[in-house]
Amino acid sequence: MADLWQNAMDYAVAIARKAGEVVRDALRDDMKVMTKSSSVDLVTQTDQKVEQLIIQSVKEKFPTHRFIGEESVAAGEACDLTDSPTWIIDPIDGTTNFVHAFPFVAVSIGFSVNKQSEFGVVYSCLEDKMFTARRGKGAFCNGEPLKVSDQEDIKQSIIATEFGSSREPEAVDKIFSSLRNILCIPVHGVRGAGSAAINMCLVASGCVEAYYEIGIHIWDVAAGSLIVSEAGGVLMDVEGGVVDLMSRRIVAANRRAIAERIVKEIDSFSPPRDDTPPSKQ
Ligand SMILES: O=P(O)(O)OC(CO)CO
Ligand SMILES: [Mg+2]
Ligand SMILES: [Mg+2]
Repeated sequence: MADLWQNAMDYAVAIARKAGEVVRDALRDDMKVMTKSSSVDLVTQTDQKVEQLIIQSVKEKFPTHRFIGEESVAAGEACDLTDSPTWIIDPIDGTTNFVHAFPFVAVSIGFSVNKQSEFGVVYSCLEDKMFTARRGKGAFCNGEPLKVSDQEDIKQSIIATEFGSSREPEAVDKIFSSLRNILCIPVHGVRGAGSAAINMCLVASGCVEAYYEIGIHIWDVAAGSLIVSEAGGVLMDVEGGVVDLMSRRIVAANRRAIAERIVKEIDSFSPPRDDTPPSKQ
């Protein structure tokens, strides 16, 4: 049977590649850096330009499809996931890296229908790595199949996480408390690429056993989540339930036992949900 969404996925890959070129070119220019939710939540004109480029190109080809885009939501659009085909876009995941030319910067495009993820595309544009996953058909990097690590022992593992963009002392204390607990399991190491999407692709590639974070948004992880699960990994909420991409909390791991062990060590909290409008937070 023909794959209903393969066409859209091929289109997403082509647009992500084009967007990656724009990102790479912009690295050579002077950047105007602006801020959003805090003084360390950065955005540039390139984030906005790339998001518009992606949305405009998709609209031309798929006029009835809907969008959740990081910079459109920042500009006041609703973050609504309905049953309609929806493109979930992070034009630059790793804007802080981009601003500093730290070489992990991704274009992330997720795609959901009936609230189920159909494909995910993460283009790590400075590494020129195209990560893709189609539901039920596996995950790939530059066309090569991906598989999560087969490590069973968390003490022989590397765990990825980030410090986030909140500098509220209570949030920072919780992040450090979780980090301390995880480090002292002990694990081999803790790493962070500075991009949620790339951290998830590192789980899918088997380079790190797990990634967890509180404070990310649906556009950071929509594509990466499918890439992890199609590479054989598991997703979980930081308190152990079913992951909810609007909740801004995620654990992605190579296996359930490692995800569950991480959950035990996380000092959890609940940031305002992505689907709660700012007026109701
Ligand atoms: O650079 P961005 O898109 O703000 O994303 C951050 C997390 O919110 C890195 O993953
Ligand atoms: Mg992001
Ligand atoms: Mg972004």
